[in-house]
Amino acid sequence: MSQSSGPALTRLRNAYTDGCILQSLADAFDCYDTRAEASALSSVAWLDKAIIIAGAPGEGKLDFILDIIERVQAEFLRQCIEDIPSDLPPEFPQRGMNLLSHLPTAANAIPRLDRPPSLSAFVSHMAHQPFILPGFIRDWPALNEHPWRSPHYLRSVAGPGRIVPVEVGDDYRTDDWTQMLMPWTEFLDSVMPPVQTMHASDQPTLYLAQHNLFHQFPALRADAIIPDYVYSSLSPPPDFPHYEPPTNADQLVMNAWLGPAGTISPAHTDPFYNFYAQVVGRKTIWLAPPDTSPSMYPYPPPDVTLDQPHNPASNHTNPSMSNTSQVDVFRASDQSSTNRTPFSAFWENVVNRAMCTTLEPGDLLFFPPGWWHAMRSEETSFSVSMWF
Ligand SMILES: O=C(O)CCC(=O)C(=O)O
Ligand SMILES: [Fe+2]
Repeated sequence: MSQSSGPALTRLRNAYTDGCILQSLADAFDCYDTRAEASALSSVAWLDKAIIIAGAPGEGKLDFILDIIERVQAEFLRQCIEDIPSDLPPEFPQRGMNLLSHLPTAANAIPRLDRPPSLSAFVSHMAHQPFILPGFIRDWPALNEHPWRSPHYLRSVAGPGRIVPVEVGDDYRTDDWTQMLMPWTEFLDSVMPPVQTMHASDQPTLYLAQHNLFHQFPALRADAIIPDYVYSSLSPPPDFPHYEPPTNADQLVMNAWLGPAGTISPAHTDPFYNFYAQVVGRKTIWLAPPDTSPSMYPYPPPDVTLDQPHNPASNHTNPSMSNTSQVDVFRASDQSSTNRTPFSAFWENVVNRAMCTTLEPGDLLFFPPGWWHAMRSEETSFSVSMWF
C-alpha cells in the first residue's frame, strides 16, 4: 500500500474530493429539474469516486458524502431497487470437509491453535510467527444475522447506483491485467450469480481486491468485530526491524477481498502485521518467512535510467512489484517438474520452510510483517485483512 502522503498529495486529494462533490451536486440539482435517472446515477458515482480514488476523505467529509448518497438514492433512485430473491445460498463447503492443505511448494502446515492466546502471550512471544485461530470469527454478524454470502444482503447495504473498483484478469503480474470501476450489482452478479454456476472461462476474472469497502458501505464495517490483539502496539519483529504501524489515526487498515473461485494473489510481502479473516468460502494460503527473500526471486526494482518499456502491471501494494515473487507457488508442481529449474534456490531454500493451509469460513489467520504470502480462492470468497 502506498503510504505516500506528502502535503502536496494531500492537497491534490482534497481538491479531487471537492471536485467530485461539486460535480455530484450539479447532477443532483439537475435531477430536481428533470427527474432523470441518469443524472442521479452520475451523482452517486461521483461521490463513490471521491471515496475510492481520493482515499478516505477526512471523517466529517466521508459522513457528508455518505449522507448525500443516501439522499439522492432515496429521492431519485427508489425505482431502481431490484426485487431479487433474499434466499440465503447454502454455506459451502460443509465445515471440516475437503481441506486442501497440501501444496508441493510448502512442506509445513500453518499451526492451528486450540485456544486463542492471552493478550500478554500474544505480545510477548506469539506475534512473531503465523498461526490460525479456527472458528475465531464465527460470531461476527457477517457470518450470522448479516450474512455476507447473501447477494441480497450485500446489495441492501449499498442501495442503488453504487460503483466499486475491481481488478480484471487472473494475475496482476501479467500484461492483460487491468483495473476498472463498475456497478456493485454487476460485480455481485458475476461473483455471486443467483444460481451457483461455473465461472465461464471466456470471461475475465473480476476481483475486488485490497479495497476499503467499509468506507463506502459502513454497515459492513459494523458486521466485523476487530480482535483486541490488533490494538496491542507491537514492536518490530527481529526479522523485520523497520516495521512501523500504518500512519492513519487508527493505525489500522482494513481491506476487503471479494472474488470468484480461482482468484490468485501471487506471493508478496507487506510491511504490516496482518489478521486475515475468512468470511465466505475457502481460501488456500501459502506463507514463507522474511529471511527466505533472497530465494524468492522478487521482480527487480524499476531501473529509471534504462529507456525500456516498462510492464504496466501494478500490484496490490507496490507499483514496482519488487515485493512480489516471480515464482508461482500455486502452479509450480512437484520437485521433478520442469518448473523447478528456473527457480532452483526457491526449491532448495524456501519449500522446506514454507507453510500452507486452507482457511474455512470463520477462521482467522495471523502473520507478521515481511512474511511472504500468496492466496488462492477455492470458491467464491470474501475475506477481510486487518493491517496494523
Ligand atoms: O486475499 C488475497 O488475495 C491477498 C491478501 C493479502 O495480500 C493481504 O491481506 O495482505
Ligand atoms: Fe498482502
